[in-house]
Formats: sequence, structure tokens, C-alpha cells
Amino acid sequence: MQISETAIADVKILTPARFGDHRGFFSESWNRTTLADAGLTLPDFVQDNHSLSHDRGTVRGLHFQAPPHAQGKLVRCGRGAMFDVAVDIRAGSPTYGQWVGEELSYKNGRQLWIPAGFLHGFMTLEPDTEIIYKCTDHYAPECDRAVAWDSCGIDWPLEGVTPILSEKDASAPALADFTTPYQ
Ligand SMILES: Cc1cn([C@H]2C[C@H](O)[C@@H](COP(=O)(O)OP(=O)(O)O[C@H]3O[C@H](C)C(=O)[C@H](O)[C@H]3O)O2)c(=O)[nH]c1=O
Repeated sequence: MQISETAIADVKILTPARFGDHRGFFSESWNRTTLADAGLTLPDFVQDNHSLSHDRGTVRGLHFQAPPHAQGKLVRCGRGAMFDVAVDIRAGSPTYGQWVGEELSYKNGRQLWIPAGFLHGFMTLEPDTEIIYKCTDHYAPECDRAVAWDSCGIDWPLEGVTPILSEKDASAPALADFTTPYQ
């Protein structure tokens, strides 16, 4: 298990080992003890999510759950490739409003650990991209929130792509018009 830093101290890149042979590969995509031995102890996970996005340029986000159901997320890509983004919205954080983005793909096997207190979103880089992620709290619709994907200065890899958004995401408020619930 390789753990790498990002520009935001609490957001980490995790790359589990892959054991390849003539059939393909095997990898332990999540092992609490391996991670702790590598120096990173995460909260307990209570829910796994999995979504498929058909088209390249699909943007899901930027989302978070407000307290008391804030979610930390451990994100990976099961098929295809995506540009995964976290934005710090923790009140008083020295990196408030800053973002980090990483390419997560089936090929690179990378995962992104995003603690509670961050916006999360991604843009798909290939058709039929599947995201799989572990959450530290259950889905709570009453706490589900969205911030406009293009309001945080994120350098999305658009390359001539018109983003595909849900209605919720297309009408989300800008970060500048938003008061963080993470006090
Ligand atoms: C998040 C969630 C959704 N749902 C239901 C609610 C809707 O009927 C349907 C689609 O939900 P939504 O449009 O919010 O799905 P995404 O746009 O992929 O939202 C997710 O996208 C970003 C990237 C995230 O990090 C969040 O986990 C989540 O907000 O699934 C559930 O039943 N359970 C859940 O945990």
C-alpha cells in the first residue's frame, strides 16, 4: 500500500499493491490493518456506493452531506477513468476553498481519501466509467447538499467537452454564495 500526500494535508492518495499473473491481477482494495501499518487510520465505513456514468464528460458533484451526517469517502475507479476532486469547506481551515484533483482509473488503481468537511465531485474521462466508494456515514437525504461544479476555480479537464449534469447539479449555488455548515 503506497500513501501519497496531496496539496491539502488531510486528503491522501492510496495505491494498493497489485499482484499480476497470466490471468490478470489481484489486489486488496481495502484493508484496515495494512493502511494502519502504513500510518493512516481511517474512521469506520458504513456504506459502499457504486455508480456508472455512460458518457465521457459526465460531472457528478460537487456534493457533501451536512452534519450530523457528514461523510468521509474513500474513492476508487472500477472501470474507465475519472478526474476526482475534493474542495476544503471546513470553517477556519487554512486551505478553505482550495481544491485537489487526481486522475483515478481502473489502470492506475489509485484511491482518494476525502475526509468529512469536503465537497466531492468528479468528471469522467472515458465512457462507461464506474466509481466505487466507501462512506463513513449513511445516506441522509435531508443532509444532502450541492455546490456548483464550476464555482470553485477547479481546472476541470474539459477539452471541448460539454459537461453532462443532473438537474440538481445544474442548479446548485456557487461556493461564494454558500455558508459552510462545517463550523
Ligand atoms: C448518494 C446517494 C443517492 N441515493 C439515491 C438518490 C437518488 O435517487 C439516486 C441518485 O442520487 P444522486 O443524483 O445524488 O447521485 P450522484 O449525483 O452520483 O451523487 C453522488 O455524487 C457524489 C460524487 C458523491 O460523492 C455523493 O456520494 C453523491 O452525492 O440515488 C441513494 O439511495 N443513496 C446515496 O447514498
